[in-house]
Amino acid sequence: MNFNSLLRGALPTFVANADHASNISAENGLPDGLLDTLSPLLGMGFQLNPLMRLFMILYNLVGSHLGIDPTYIITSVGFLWAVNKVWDQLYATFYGLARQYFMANIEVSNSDDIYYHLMKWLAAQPKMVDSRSLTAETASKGAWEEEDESELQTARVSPDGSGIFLNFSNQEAQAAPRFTPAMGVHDFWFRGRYFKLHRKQESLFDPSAGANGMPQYKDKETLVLSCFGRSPEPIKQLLQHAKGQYYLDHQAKTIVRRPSPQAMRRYGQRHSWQQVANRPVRPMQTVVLDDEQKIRILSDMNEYLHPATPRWYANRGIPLRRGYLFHGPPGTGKTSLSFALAGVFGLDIYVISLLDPTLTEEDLLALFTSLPRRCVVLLEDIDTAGLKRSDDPEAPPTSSSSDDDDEKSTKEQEKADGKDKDKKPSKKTRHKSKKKWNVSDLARELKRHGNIDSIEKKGISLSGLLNAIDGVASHEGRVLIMTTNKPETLDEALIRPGRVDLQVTFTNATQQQARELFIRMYEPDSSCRAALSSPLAPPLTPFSEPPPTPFSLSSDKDGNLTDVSGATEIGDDDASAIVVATITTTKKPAPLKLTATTLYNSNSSSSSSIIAADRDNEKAEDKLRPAELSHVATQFAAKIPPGQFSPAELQGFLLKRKKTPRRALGEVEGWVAGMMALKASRTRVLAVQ
Ligand SMILES: Nc1ncnc2c1ncn2[C@@H]1O[C@H](COP(=O)(O)OP(=O)(O)OP(=O)(O)O)[C@@H](O)[C@H]1O
Repeated sequence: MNFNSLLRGALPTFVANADHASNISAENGLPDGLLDTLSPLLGMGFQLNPLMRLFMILYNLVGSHLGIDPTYIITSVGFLWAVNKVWDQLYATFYGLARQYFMANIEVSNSDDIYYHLMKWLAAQPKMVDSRSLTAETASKGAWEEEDESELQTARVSPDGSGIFLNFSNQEAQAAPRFTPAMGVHDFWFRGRYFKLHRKQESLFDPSAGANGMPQYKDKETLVLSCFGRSPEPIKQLLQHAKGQYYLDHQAKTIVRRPSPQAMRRYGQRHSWQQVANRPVRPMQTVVLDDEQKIRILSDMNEYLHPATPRWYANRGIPLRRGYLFHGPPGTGKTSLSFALAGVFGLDIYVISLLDPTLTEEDLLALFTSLPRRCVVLLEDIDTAGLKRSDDPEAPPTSSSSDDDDEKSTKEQEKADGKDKDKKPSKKTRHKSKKKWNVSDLARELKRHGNIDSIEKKGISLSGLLNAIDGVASHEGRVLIMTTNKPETLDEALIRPGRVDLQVTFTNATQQQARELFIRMYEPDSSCRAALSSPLAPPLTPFSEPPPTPFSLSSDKDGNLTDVSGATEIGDDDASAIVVATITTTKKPAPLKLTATTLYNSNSSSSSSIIAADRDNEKAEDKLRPAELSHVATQFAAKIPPGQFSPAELQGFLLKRKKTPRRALGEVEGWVAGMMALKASRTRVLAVQ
């Protein structure tokens, strides 16, 4: 193709100018062609420009040495560039049309958990790992995440070079980064199908999102997954797979959530709660508690969580809610049992502190309504929450107006009050409670409480809480666990049947429990707990109960626990309440599939960490064989006065001697005497530890 004639035909004026310029160039001894074309565009400045001169020299050289007119080369490059641009345009148009009519798309927003599941999965895909367009992220690990050998290696290099003490400085900086697909379009294959991923970010103006109420821009990220075909089914499968992989890694973990900061809570639903921990499941057998109580609560929860239960409740007009009250002295295992239960049933835990000064009654209601279908809600130390009836003359004004308005809660209170005639407030008192607070009331309240904080923090009234946990608009399906050290101080309306369906009493350690705690502390990791059930274990004085025997259990299609082998029967009227369970579960198990392993089959994962400083300890380590362990544990338990020490106190004593059981046995008498004296003197300073 002759480009010169093509150009002349297409752009006559331009060529005329070029002809004029070529005369000038000839005078300068420069070649025709490109120079002719460029000079009218550049004016005569090129004669002075050294860069242009260099260009012209190169142009000459190419022309004379290769024997081709460089104009053709430059024209070809220009042509290719234009073709590329046209191709890009066409591609974008056709791809847009194809996406619209022949491709299925699913968008995932970064405000949803599935975004993190998908990102984690994508980061592990070989095609993505090798991609040339990645985003690097600092991969910080949680306290419970396994560390690999290289990470431990860096920790072992202590600055003093002795290798005795671990040193974790700059650990995060030294950790390998995680790579995720960068912003833009990526493609990959999954199960023989071609997928496109578009990661995009946009800034949204949020008029009220900023701190101090200042408007600000918020970054919002979206992942768009596309595949060919009109059905989004392959993308759904991919997302399901990514989720599955995520939870495979998080198996045997319990997720703990707390209410999000106030600013986030305004968005409602999934923004109401934020994950604060992801801890390994607490195995049920690590909670030392009366077997009968364990069995009762396990079978009660199992029945309640069964998929057939909602229909059963609905047919009888009973609200689908279950509440438990765990009460007992501090450090006796109330929180531990709550975690163990969540682990057994694969539920997440939602912890609410009623003392949170930012929490209003509306917030509380919104938090309850945004709970997932099945979960454990934990209200810890409910007695310290300062809950007062709104008609209590001593109650301070609450941060919500819902008290007076809420018909339901008023009715509830009236009902509760009706049970105890003495408690029923007179009309006058009611009237008094509704009077406006003045400065002198406030001063009196301040004096009574010592500081203003205690007033400000009492944002939730009793009626507000009752309304949230079982008001007309309240969430159904959850398991509510309230813990307290002082059950007698709780309002009876709070613990009436329907709100609290089962009470579990925790006490200071019995000798049997002390023995169990001892064995738990010194048994080898992941070992079968033969020691506990060992027939060699001498009976404890004054207890004569046989140690529990290993058993297995499964449940029938209605969720009743069945097929129990080796269990000790302890209930006469409740057929399902006959087993002590250590139930191995995966995350989110179907309640029907519940199976239990032996009571002493620990599912705790052994730690892989090796600590250099342990070398000395290991020398002093005093390992016991199972039969010996059982014997020493019995001797230890015999030295513990029943009901005097909480399991937490015993655990604290044993932890300080965690590798020397014989030393613990030798020192326990002194510790008991010291602790008893300490308790008698009511001092908080430990003379013995
Ligand atoms: N019954 C128990 N079995 C095993 N460990 C226990 C038991 N009770 C307490 N512990 C241990 O003591 C510590 C405190 O226990 P936990 O927080 O469950 O007690 P709590 O009754 O909830 O205390 P508080 O009333 O002060 O909140 C935990 O480390 C736990 O492992």
